[in-house]
Amino acid sequence: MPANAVELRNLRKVYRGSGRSAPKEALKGIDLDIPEGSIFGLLGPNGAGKSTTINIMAGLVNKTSGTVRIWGFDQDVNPRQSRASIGVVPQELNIDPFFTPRAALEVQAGLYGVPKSERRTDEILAAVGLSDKAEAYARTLSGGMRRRLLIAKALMHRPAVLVLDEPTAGVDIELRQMLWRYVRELNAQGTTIILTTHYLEEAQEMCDRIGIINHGEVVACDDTRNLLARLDGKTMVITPEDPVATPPAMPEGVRVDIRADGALAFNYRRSVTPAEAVLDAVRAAGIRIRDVAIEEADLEDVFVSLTSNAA
Ligand SMILES: Nc1ncnc2c1ncn2[C@@H]1O[C@H](COP(=O)(O)OP(=O)(O)OP(=O)(O)O)[C@@H](O)[C@H]1O
Repeated sequence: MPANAVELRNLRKVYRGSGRSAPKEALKGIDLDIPEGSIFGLLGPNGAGKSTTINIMAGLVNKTSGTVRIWGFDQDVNPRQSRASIGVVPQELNIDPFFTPRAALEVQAGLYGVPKSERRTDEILAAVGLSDKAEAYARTLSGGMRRRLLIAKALMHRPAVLVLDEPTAGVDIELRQMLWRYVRELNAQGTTIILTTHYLEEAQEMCDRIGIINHGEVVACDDTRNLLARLDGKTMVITPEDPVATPPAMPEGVRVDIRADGALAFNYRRSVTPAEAVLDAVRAAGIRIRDVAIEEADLEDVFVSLTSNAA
């Protein structure tokens, strides 16, 4: 088993311009290692190059240069094995309206050359909760059911790596939870999961490692925990015994806001200002403290700080 399920080296993609539009350099030399067995989040603002990266990995878009290795198979040397090692659940809910879910899965298995005796159609239908819809026409399926059918399709050839592109966009909470339960189960059984999501909270909760791309470049790639620890900013929230009308004087670099509920929020850099200094200043202002809480930085903060610089 390879240590990395996916390895990208100096991956570049230039979309050729058409008509009057100029060529677009969508990927500017991406290096990425996605460890085997991980749930890896690929994040980035709109147009950063996530879909391009995923589509190149899946063999759906041709790279301009660089190396792509899926499950140890170099895409240029072993294209068939490389493709067979990855399954992609696309963003769009495109399914053939005239196929039943069972037929759609059988067609998919056929495309990947999975012999009839090795197909797990019923098992996969059950896993995504579509057993009772196996013979229904796809056009009668709800959006959530279509999403599940797309996941089922991507699983038919038992890929070692499963990519979910924005899998929960527009999906209700119940289905989202069901999807994540299933994704975790697949992961526990050994499937490496790559997901893109706009919901940073979701990435924070689901992914053990996260790569952030911006303007076609990797700007961070680390364990989720380390990524969060990188941010220096902290917010201390103090609930005073009595209402406070004007913010107390603070050491330099500490920002104070009075929140709508009367709590005082102190924003400071922990590398510069010790929490004790904030507390001392509050006491010195004669404010009696009823409660203190610390708000840690979340992925949203990391994301903003890494992707907010202009092009
Ligand atoms: N077929 C194409 N032809 C020309 N340019 C393209 C093509 N596909 C994507 N691009 C451009 O390449 C860049 C990266 O696009 P990509 O779709 O990979 O970004 P993304 O991170 O997936 O964005 P989103 O979150 O909006 O899906 C964008 O500037 C986009 O306009």
